[in-house]
Amino acid sequence: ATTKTSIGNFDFENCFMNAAGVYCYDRNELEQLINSQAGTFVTKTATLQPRPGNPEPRYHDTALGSINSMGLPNLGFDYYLDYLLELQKTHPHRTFFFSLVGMSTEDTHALLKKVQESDFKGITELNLSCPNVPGKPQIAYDLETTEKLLADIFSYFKKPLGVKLPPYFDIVHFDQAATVFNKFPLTFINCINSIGNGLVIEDESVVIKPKNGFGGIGGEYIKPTALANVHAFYQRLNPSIKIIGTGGVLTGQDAFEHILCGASMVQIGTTLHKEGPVAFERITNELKDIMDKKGYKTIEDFRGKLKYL
Ligand SMILES: O=C(O)c1[nH]c(=O)[nH]c(=O)c1Cl
Repeated sequence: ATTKTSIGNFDFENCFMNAAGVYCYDRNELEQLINSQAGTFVTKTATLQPRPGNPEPRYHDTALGSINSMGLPNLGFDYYLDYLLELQKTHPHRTFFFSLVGMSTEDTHALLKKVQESDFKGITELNLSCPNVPGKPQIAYDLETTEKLLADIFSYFKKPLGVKLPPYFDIVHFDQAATVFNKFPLTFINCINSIGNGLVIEDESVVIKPKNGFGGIGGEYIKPTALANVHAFYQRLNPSIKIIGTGGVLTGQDAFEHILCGASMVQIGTTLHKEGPVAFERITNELKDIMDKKGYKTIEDFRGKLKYL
């Protein structure tokens, strides 16, 4: 079996990659992803200026997953664009993802105009779902603002673009969100970001410093919500808008379920943070074993074919 996939006009040797924020802060980490079994990588979400992020401790692993309130620490847009342009010379046949978001609407447009005018040939992931910047809402929970933002963006942005979404929890919200996304030539949507503003306690204390311990939840806790978001949008979106499945992937079986729900690419966050890039080899082999046992040659043989009772 092969776990290769395609998104838009891009082909990838493997349908696994990191989730933005994990193992993608600088050239050192991104190089490790390039040299791993991952099919591609996405950068840490970049902002116009570098950001130190929230006070530490701001990330904590638990038995069932993780909680984080990083606060968008990153080396700034130019650092990541420079590296991505260098990779276009050293790895001309590979396509990478550039995650970004502005701290204001004006900044978001400034960033995307810089990408549009640059020689960047990869895919842009606009992060509409960071839950950890105090005072800043998760943009994609405001569908009116999201529609206006996308309408303005697509008036000038002509390169491949997808959006990173927070989890939705109401069927009506799936309907309303899909109605908005279907209006635009999106290359993909990525479901889901961490479940925002959870609380993890050890003994009598929170485990992270920012926001009195409130942070985004990842890992085993979130797979049912992640699968539901992947499948809800798979059922509702134009087939031209691919779906990246993120959330709760620890094994090949978890990845199989994301693809069964409609995902064309699977991102790994918490498990990558805990295990390192070798996780890509393990999970890829586990998925290939499952496919071989079931007689599936490619992921298209079962993608989206979730059975109902
Ligand atoms: O705190 C963060 O940096 C962060 N953490 C997340 O769990 N998701 C995001 O999109 C971001 Cl931007």
